[in-house]
Amino acid sequence: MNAAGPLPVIDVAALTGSGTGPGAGRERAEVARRIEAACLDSGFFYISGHGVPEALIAELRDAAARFFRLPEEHRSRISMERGGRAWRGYFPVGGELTSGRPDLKEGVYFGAELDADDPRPLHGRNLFPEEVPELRPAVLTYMDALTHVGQAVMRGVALSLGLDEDYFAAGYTATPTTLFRIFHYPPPPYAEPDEWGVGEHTDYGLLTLLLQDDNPGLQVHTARGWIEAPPIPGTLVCNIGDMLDKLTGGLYRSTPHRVRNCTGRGRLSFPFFFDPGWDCEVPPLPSLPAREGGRARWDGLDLRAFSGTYGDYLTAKVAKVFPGLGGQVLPPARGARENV
Ligand SMILES: O=C(O)CCC(=O)C(=O)O
Ligand SMILES: [Fe+2]
Repeated sequence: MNAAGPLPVIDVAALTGSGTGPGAGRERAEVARRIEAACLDSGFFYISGHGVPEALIAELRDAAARFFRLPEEHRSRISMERGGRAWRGYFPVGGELTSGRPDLKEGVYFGAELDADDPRPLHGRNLFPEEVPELRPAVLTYMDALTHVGQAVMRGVALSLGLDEDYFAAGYTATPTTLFRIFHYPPPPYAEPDEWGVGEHTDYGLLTLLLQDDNPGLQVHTARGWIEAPPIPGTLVCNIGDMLDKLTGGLYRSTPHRVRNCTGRGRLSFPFFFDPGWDCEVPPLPSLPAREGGRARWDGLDLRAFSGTYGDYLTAKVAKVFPGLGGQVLPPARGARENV
């Protein structure tokens, strides 16, 4: 496996800035061209120029580190069982089964801060730890900032597909589904060679924007084999999810990835998921030519066979990786779930 990782670093400042000066259109087109190349290749790239303040990132990292230093008994005060069908809160090491077996990670799940009685599964109130009061503002401000970054990168994706730059913001991401997680991967030893911090998987939505600490561990399955995606200061890792794969008829692939922390230290990571609106159906874009066949997916799933809303897709996925939560989050059967 490579040590440094050949994934490209794309400066997206032309997409995040107000960008009305002379040459702005040309700069955006150039960034879009680089996004297109990365999406056609591995579906993974780093972004710089994202505009998220360093001070906010430092606050988030410090607050998260403090939370994971709390005794387990205190972390469990915001345990996911208390979040119910909103799917929020803390889960311990082994609590999530990303690819069918327990991951060697613990974490906290957050989403948009909504009313506690929101009727939709995976929507509602976040659980924040009383012991680390600074976590709440850091998480909510960071999620806001990352929502802007997500919209900016999707402007580039739209341009790369020959669409109007606001194509997604005017539809699929007018009210995006946004989820945020903080993971702690304890140091090894791993008991068995096929144990993973996060097992091989693809992400569910449009884009994932991942902040890492200084510790490597993320691995990406490219056409050239598994490669590492080590942390690069000042950047976020961006990868495309199943819904962008589905929208583009498989032109932009959601690429499998996994995590193993071999550093001897705890690793913190902060994935933010920028996804279609809950009620959006996600058929292939009409402007793209229909594609036949294609590569077999890591999980044997044919994304084209899924019809239903993004909410249906996400709910079924969550019920799989958190079997204990399934009964709470799943609405009455709607027939779309078998294809997930
Ligand atoms: O922790 C990481 O580096 C990646 C996490 C991940 O792949 C995910 O949450 O979907
Ligand atoms: Fe992932």
